[in-house]
Amino acid sequence: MKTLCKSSTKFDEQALSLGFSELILQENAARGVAELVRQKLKSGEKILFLCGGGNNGSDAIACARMLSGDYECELYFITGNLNANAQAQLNIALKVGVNRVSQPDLENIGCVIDGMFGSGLSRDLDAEIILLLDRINTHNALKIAIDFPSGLDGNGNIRGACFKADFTLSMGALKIGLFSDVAKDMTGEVSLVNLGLSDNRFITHQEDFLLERTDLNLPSRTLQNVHKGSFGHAFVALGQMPGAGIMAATAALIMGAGKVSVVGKAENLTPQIMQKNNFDGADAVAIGIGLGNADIDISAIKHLPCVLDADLCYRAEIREFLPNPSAVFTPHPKEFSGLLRNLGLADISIEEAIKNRFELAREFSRQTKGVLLLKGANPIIAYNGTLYLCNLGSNKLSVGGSGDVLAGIILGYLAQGFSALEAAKNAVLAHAKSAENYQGNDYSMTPLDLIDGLKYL
Ligand SMILES: NC(=O)C1=CN([C@@H]2O[C@H](COP(=O)(O)OP(=O)(O)OC[C@H]3O[C@@H](n4cnc5c(N)ncnc54)[C@H](OP(=O)(O)O)[C@@H]3O)[C@@H](O)[C@H]2O)[C@@H](O)CC1
Ligand SMILES: Nc1ncnc2c1ncn2[C@@H]1O[C@H](COP(=O)(O)OP(=O)(O)O)[C@@H](O)[C@H]1O
Ligand SMILES: [K+]
Repeated sequence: MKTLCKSSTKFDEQALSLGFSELILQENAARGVAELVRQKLKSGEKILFLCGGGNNGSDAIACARMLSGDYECELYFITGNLNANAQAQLNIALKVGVNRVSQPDLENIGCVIDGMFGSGLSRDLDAEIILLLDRINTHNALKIAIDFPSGLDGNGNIRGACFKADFTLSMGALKIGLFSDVAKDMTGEVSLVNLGLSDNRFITHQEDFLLERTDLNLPSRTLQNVHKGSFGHAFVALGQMPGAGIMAATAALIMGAGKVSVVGKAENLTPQIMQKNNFDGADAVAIGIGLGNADIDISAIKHLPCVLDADLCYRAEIREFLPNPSAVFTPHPKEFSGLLRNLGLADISIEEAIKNRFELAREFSRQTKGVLLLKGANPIIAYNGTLYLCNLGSNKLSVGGSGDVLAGIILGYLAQGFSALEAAKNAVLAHAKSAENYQGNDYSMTPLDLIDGLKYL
């Protein structure tokens, strides 16, 4: 896992208190950008630096000075109002031959470096900058954002428009705002630039995390003297759309649950899944998948490890599961907005829920004591106020039923005794990896392909 910070304030404060000057930090930041440019761009090419008047602009100006001589560097300022650092950097840059231009000329540009706004973005962009971004974003030059693509704020929301980067270099610490759903189409590849201090020097235990491929912990079968009962009995409650529940049940089985049963009406049930009238013997249950308005009796299962999904988010019965530290709630944003209202935690629209997802997810996990897995392009797992994000999934997963498969994977882990948090983290990673391994076209993956891929992780 990589550590994510809400902002780099703590890093900046720590570095400055140790005696670093802002100019030293900027020198390191600029060097990180310059190194990437040298890897990606032939020398001699023309680079346009878009500069704001704050420290994000200062980083860009320092970078132009470093590359000047090997590349043709032009600075374009979106403001005449420069802070002292930016002015000092500009004075040096001009002396070494960097050009300052009064209009951004995109002809023959090989690369655009975005140093307009970083962590200091405090309001929506104005019309002039939005127009500039429209022109730049459709240009085929290499695009590199310094710290944040301009227009993306620290909460991961777009303030009117946003620079569409191929690469974003996060300065000093990886910031959580770079991993929102909307950020995924704006940041390009995100990497961290070390500003002269290791992460461990300033990161505290209160931070959030970005999951990595190596965090995937598959259910392992090490002992030989075992039987099906050793791997748990998973149950899925079926509803008005039983196919959805059957897909979840199949995913749970393939993910290693020893036995899988469904409760509810199902025609053409696959022979590997058992049909039951009640939840007797369940080690873990999934409920809500394809439920609709079907009747459910949860009295016997509300204290079990469980996945609470889909339509259950809108129904009164979900309240009876609280508090249950072994519960994994798996809403998509619309269901999340409904769930917040249903549990009396917040009465907000889907848009508001999306906008404030990080803090709402954190608070939800504190209030319910369970695990939240808020689905999206970059799903968020929240437990006990800590967030775990995953940016490894892809748009192949945007197909009806992929959430049902995810619920089934979580169920498979829960049945085998994994904690709710471990089940959610591993399930998100297994889901993403199965999609990543899929060999067909982006548009053709079905939930059944996704389930099949679980066999080969
Ligand atoms: N601190 C350090 O030690 C280090 C900092 N580093 C770098 O500095 C960056 C942070 O620098 P920063 O704090 O100066 O803010 P920054 O992002 O340049 O923007 C502020 C300017 O933007 C303006 N402005 C804001 N919103 C606007 C809008 N919508 N439309 C128009 N204008 C708007 C705002 O104007 P004002 O609100 O004052 O009118 C102000 O002039 C950080 O991301 C990283 O790159 C590291 O690399 C090295 C260590
Ligand atoms: N563009 C995307 N990038 C990454 N993951 C995605 C994307 N679109 C959907 N997903 C994932 O696919 C699943 C969709 O779940 P959901 O919306 O509940 O679908 P359904 O109810 O049809 O099964 C979630 O796990 C979500 O995170
Ligand atoms: K920027």
